[in-house]
Amino acid sequence: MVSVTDPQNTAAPAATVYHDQPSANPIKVETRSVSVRYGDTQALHDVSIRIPDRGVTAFIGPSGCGKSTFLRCINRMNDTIDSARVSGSVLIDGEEVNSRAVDPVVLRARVGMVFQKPNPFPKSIYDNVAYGPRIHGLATKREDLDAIVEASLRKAGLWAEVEGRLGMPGTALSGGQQQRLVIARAIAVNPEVILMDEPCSALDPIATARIEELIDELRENYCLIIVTHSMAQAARVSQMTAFFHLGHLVEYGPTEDMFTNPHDARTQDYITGRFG
Ligand SMILES: Nc1ncnc2c1ncn2[C@@H]1O[C@H](COP(=O)(O)OP(=O)(O)OP(=O)(O)O)[C@@H](O)[C@H]1O
Repeated sequence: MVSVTDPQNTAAPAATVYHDQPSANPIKVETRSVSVRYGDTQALHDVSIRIPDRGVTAFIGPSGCGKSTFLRCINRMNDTIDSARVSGSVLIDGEEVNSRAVDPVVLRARVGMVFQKPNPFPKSIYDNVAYGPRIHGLATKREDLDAIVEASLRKAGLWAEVEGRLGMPGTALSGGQQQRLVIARAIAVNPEVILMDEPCSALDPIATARIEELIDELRENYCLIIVTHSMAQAARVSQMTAFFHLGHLVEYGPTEDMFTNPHDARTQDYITGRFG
């Protein structure tokens, strides 16, 4: 038991509560005291977490609590924001991603990202998926590239819907199909971690259900981290949940435990809808 929070004290940013039931899977992503500033504003304070491989970890918390900022630390997307300053350590398989030796382009292939709004390139379905393997030199022959495109679309659950019309623009697909195309594009470069920032927020309930099924299938082979505003979605798709509040990681543990037995009053208030 490592609860170090006074549950009565909802104001002071206390140390994170880590539930004492770790996942059976090995740790894939670990952060140590990660803080982020945008200019003079501190958006994240000393976030330390250990995220297991082959499973889904959900980041939840009220708007502006730093979930997306933290997600972007994992593949160095904050490097693209001029005012952002990141400190602390982010390790993938024990390797520091903030090291100068790490090429962010290679890192972002290892750690793919799916955004709120589907963002296919203005290219054909085929070229959307083939783009990454081409720039990373993963296929030398056309048939190898064809095989990667097909396998990626199959893994993303889109193949049956697009087979025979791969030359069609990706942007002509429905929103849910576009989101699966973007997931296929991420899968095509053999990622180890897939970050999803509210991947269903622009989708209707049917397309959302399809993406949630896909997330459930992908967890067998990848470390998935999903930011969501929907607690129902976090409960449905994730095995681990991290609750953030005002830039602090408040509580982290197995999803079922977090939802049935939160240790911190702020987590309790959020999951029971008292704020957020
Ligand atoms: N590019 C940026 N420049 C300046 N401040 C930023 C930037 N991005 C985020 N912030 C600030 O950092 C804080 C955390 O924002 P972030 O988007 O990470 O929160 P979030 O929990 O993902 O929010 P939401 O659920 O609304 O998407 C907020 O105060 C936000 O205004």
